[in-house]
Amino acid sequence: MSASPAASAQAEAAIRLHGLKRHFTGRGGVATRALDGVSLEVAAGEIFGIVGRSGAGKSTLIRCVNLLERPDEGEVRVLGEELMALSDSALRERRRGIGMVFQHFNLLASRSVADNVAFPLEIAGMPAVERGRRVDEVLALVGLAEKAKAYPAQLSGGQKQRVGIARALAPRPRILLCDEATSALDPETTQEILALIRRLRDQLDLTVLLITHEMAVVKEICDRVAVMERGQVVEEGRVFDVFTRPSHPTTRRFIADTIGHSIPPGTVARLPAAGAGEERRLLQVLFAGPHSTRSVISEASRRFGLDLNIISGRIDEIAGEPFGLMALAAYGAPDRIEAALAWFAELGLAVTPIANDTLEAA
Ligand SMILES: Nc1ncnc2c1ncn2[C@@H]1O[C@H](COP(=O)(O)OP(=O)(O)OP(=O)(O)O)[C@@H](O)[C@H]1O
Repeated sequence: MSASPAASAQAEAAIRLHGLKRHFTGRGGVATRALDGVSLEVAAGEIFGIVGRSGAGKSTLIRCVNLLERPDEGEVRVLGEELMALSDSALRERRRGIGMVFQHFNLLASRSVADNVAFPLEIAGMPAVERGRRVDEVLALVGLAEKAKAYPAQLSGGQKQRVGIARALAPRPRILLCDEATSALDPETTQEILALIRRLRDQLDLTVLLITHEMAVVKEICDRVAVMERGQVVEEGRVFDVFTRPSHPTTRRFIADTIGHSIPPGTVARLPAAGAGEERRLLQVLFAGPHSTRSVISEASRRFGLDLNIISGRIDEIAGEPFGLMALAAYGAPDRIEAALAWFAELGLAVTPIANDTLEAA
């Protein structure tokens, strides 16, 4: 039985993208499918990450949410309203409910911090006194009250991004879009800005959609994630599930880069070499919850006639949920190792090769 209209309106996603397509024709008439049928739903109050390599289509996608980019096809519903159907003036009005934060901050160098934050309010025609009050309020919210009179050139990267966030929040949006908001920042400042975004989400009940090429950002802050490749979403789910049970090779690579197991080169040097007709493979096993990994490993050893040595193990955490990470050295005939890998995958265990560069970097 379908839900009543009232119930489905209540349950409607804050952002609902359906069947988005956007292509660009480059020089020489070569067409790029930047978006090739993307559908996504972001629930109200959620922090949703879109991750993908350069050129995957992330920027095009996030710009479709406020129609800075118009899709060739598809639906863009924000807060229950189809934006593609709106007139230009109605769209301008709705955009005030969608704040945006940029990688390079996009601050006006000739304006003070306060005047940068006031900018969208001026455009919206807010009277000066009310504007001043609102600017003070949002600067306090991002911890920059004392910098109101400073100019962008006098600020650190992290402070500039705080101004960018304050400006985005000044018109009291319900949705915040973050376009690689921490990519220009050092790791420590990245942590601070991500913590700020999470706090603001909680405090202001925001819905946040962010794009990033770093899975570490997703791990740190997102509730759910979509992985994009060549204009398509190839995997989507709760961050914990995607990290612990990735199904697409691209996702596995992203995860391996982020939480990759590093083994000291000396340890690798001390491992026995493979015997005749055998191969030695270093593997990372990722497991969630109370999985009895040890018994799975001894079972794999028996079934496939492999020698599986546990080199190291550790526990990590995503949004407070623990997961285990183990490094194994597998010895055996190549086809038997492959069969064991397929069996691990069937069991839902994420097993990935440990790359040589990880070992060298250790
Ligand atoms: N205005 C444009 N004109 C022509 N091609 C474009 C345009 N915008 C994007 N593209 C192409 O569309 C594809 C997706 O680009 P997009 O910027 O959305 O990817 P991305 O995942 O955000 O990558 P990056 O992180 O490098 O920005 C790329 O091949 C890009 O070259």
